[in-house]
This record gives sequence, structure tokens and C-alpha cells, in this order.
Amino acid sequence: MSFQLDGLDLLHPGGHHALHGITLAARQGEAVALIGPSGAGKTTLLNVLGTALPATRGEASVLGTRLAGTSRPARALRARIGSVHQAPPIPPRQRVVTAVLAGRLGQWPAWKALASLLYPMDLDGAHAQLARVLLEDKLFARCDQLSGGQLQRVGIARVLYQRPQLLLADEPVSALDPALALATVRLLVQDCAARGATLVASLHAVDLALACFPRVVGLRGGRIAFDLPAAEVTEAQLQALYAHDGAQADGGPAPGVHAPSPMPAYNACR
Ligand SMILES: Nc1ncnc2c1ncn2[C@@H]1O[C@H](COP(=O)(O)OP(=O)(O)OP(=O)(O)O)[C@@H](O)[C@H]1O
Repeated sequence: MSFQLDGLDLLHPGGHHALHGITLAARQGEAVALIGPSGAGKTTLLNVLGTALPATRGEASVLGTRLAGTSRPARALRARIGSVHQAPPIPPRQRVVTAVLAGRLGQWPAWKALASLLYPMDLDGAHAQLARVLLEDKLFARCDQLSGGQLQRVGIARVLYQRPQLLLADEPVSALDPALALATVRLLVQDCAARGATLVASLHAVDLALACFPRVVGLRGGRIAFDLPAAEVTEAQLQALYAHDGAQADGGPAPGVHAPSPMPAYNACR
């Protein structure tokens, strides 16, 4: 198993109960899309898997290591997990090349990590990953001179350079245009498949989730609403997943609230 969560609850420090009894597992090499309305708990779940948030109750095991309470997991485990954030936590004045090479800081000995921050150690490696997200011309650009979508792709180049065994992507293409979003999700899925890595990605673009991922988990109110092969997710399930307060119980969305269409806009993902 790549990860296994059993009866997991999570209360945020302010007391918000964000996850309720989550039981979820994935085999090594699986690709799973997480979908659900805003506030459903997708980021929180990804943060638990990424060892950034300790569960309040329940059992969690990631890449063969049982996560124990609040004790910080070993650096070696964290180096095997890669994260893509909606807004990558990259120092604004950092050069793109340095930001990409930072993907392997956790795997390198301290002297090499430090040296790479001062002088990039692997220009070819950074260039190769930037080329995969069509940013090879930005190798020496400063991160604060990039657009939001370019910065998001730098974060993706960084995790591709890291080559983690478990890749957790939180809305990885939220700032990209539809064509780039499709190409980038496909890149993540194919890269993980080629390396036998597990991919869990939260997506608001339901069509991308259904078209590009074999397995789709719907999260609502911190609970798993469904966990199905993409081909088995129905329109009624999506309507119920995204129904807002005031939506009719029998499926129809409230006036002005539109659940996304389940029909994949893209059919060429795989
Ligand atoms: N640090 C925090 N402290 C307190 N409550 C939090 C914190 N982070 C998230 N929450 C709450 O937990 C719930 C789940 O948030 P989360 O960010 O996991 O949802 P999400 O599904 O990723 O939403 P979105 O699609 O809008 O990014 C929300 O109600 C949110 O307000």
C-alpha cells in the first residue's frame, strides 16, 4: 500500500472538524483524483497524507511508515513525498532554476543542498523539467517576475525533479488555461505511471478528474461521499456532491447554483 487511512478525524486548531472518519487506501502506483466543493476537506486530507497535519483520531500509514501523533516524521520519509500547491511556497526573489532544484534538497546531503542554494548544481536537470512544462526559457528568471500560471508550473517542474514516490497535488492547474491544464494533468499522471509513483490530486475541474484519473474520490463535509472508478461516477452523484445549501434534496441545484457537468470536456487524456 502507498497509504492507508483508517477512521481518521481531524480537528483544526480553531476547533473546526474538517475530516470525519476517513478510511481510504491506495496501492503504490495508483492515480486518484479528489473532488468536492470548497471547504470539503481536500487540502486538509492532502496535508495529512503529506505529514504536514497530524490526525486527531484514527490511524495513518504513508509509504510504509505509521504516522504517530504529533511527532514530526523523519526527513527521509518527507523526502519521498512531493507536494504541489495552488500557490507554490517559493521565495519571490528566488531564481526559477533554484526553485526547481529545491525539489531534491531533502535527498541531498547538507553540503550539496547548501551549495545548490548558492550556485545551481544541476542546470541540465532543471532545464529538462522546465521544458516539460514549457518554461525552459525561464531558467534564470526571478520567480516574482512570473505570472501565476507560470509560477504554478515552476512548482510542478520542482516536484517532477524531486521524483517522489507519493505525489500530492492540491489544485495543481487552478491558474492554467484549459489547454495547459489538460496537458499538465496528463503530464503528472503519465510521469507518476512511468515511475510507479502514487498520485493524489485535488481538482475543481471535474471534467479533468473524470477524463484523466482512473479513480475518483468525492469528498463532502469532511466525509467520503463516493470512491469509484471514474467511468462509474454518475451525474446524480456529482449533483449531490456539489449541491449547495438551498439545493433541492432530490437533486436539482438551487437557482444560480450549477453543479459541474459530469461529461468530460476532454476525451484525449490517456
Ligand atoms: N488552519 C485551519 N484552521 C481552522 N480551520 C481550517 C484550517 N484550514 C482549513 N480549515 C477549515 O477546514 C475545512 C476544510 O478546508 P480545506 O481547505 O481542507 O477544504 P478544501 O476542500 O481544500 O477547500 P477548497 O476547495 O476551497 O480549497 C474548511 O471548513 C476550512 O474552513
